[in-house]
Amino acid sequence: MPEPAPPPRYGARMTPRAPLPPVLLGDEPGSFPYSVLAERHPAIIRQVAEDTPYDPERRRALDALLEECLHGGIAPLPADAPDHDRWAAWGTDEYRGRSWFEVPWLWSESYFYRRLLDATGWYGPGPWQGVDPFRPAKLAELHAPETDAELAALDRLTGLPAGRRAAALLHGSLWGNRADLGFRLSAASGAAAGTTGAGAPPLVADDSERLWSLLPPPGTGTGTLCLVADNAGRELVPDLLLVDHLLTHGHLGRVLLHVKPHPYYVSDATSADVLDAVRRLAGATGAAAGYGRRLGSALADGRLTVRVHPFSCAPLPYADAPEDLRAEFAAATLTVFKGDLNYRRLVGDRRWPPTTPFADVTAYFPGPVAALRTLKSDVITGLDPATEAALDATGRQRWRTGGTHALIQVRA
Ligand SMILES: O=P(O)(O)OC[C@@]1(O)O[C@H](CO)[C@@H](O)[C@@H]1O
Repeated sequence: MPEPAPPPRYGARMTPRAPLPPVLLGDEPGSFPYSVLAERHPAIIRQVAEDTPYDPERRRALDALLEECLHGGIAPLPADAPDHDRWAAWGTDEYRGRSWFEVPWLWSESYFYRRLLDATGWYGPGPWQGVDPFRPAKLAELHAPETDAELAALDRLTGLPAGRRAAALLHGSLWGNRADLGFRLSAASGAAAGTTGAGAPPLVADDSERLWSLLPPPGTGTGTLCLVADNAGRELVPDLLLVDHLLTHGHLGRVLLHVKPHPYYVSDATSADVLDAVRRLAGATGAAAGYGRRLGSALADGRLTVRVHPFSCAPLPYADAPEDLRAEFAAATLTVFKGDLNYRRLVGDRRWPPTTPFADVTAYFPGPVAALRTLKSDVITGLDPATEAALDATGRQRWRTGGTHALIQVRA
């Protein structure tokens, strides 16, 4: 595939107000971005080394990456890496030699996952080529008893009127976003614990009525949905259930499911994960099996199409998306972005005042757009002042990062 032209950097198309607020960096000890670089990434390296019996050479590469991330300067990709030039344009030329903590946080996180793939041998040649370092964790989750319980609960939805079932499936997809294995590594160490807080609603913005109003009525079967997916397993399964509902009830004729072209952010979904999820559903009992069969048919006849665009793993905001991707979003009836990272990339990874209108920060987007996200990082827009006050009154800023709150935001 030819290399795409280098995109403009850091939201050049984004002009809601001047000047734009600062981009988040990872250099402030005690901040959430700093903790991700200093604690979450080392924990991920340790987990990857534990989960797979990599050989000594791979282990040395993992140790070297850990050392570089914490104490060294950013190294470029090997000269023969297939995406060397793409990453040079995306920032390795500019940032090489700098501390991982001093460059935009979105960039350093994204590059961390790219470098982890190098360390584990994903790009080969050699025996580890194409071996997903996160697969053991993803499979464990997909086959966990909690997943069985969630699939069994589908039987209770069967008797509901279609509208109520659709609402339940939308909320399942939204809250499924808590199933993010990188986040759980931090949650296990206490960084993401916490409760909703008295007086603060779990849904900090709810444009679900507007979202439904943008989809064609049932039975018409004409719309196209772009679903920019996030995590595999217990997030992707409810995403796929919603997709099946929208196709089966004729809201949509087609769904373009954007997943990652390679393993990323621990549990982000790849095409292999889509197949695992559909097989998991088809192999279950009760209503779940029907969803699995229908999704398999939709994949086979093209109503459900999996996309793996390189920009899905770019360290850049969606304001910098290349023209081919913009054209696909422009042609869709609606594009839905799932999850925290996609939200950061959609609105820009900046210190926005929380009441900055969502419509302003997504004004650059070429079509109707929605975000379904649980809150797991500092970036937030589109709050009304009363909601912001209620959240702040909980006394801690944990609502921003603890995964206890969620939002549905839409710009038509
Ligand atoms: O995108 P997701 O899966 O909802 O969340 C990704 C995440 O866990 O990773 C990033 C920090 O490393 C944050 O954007 C967020 O906390």
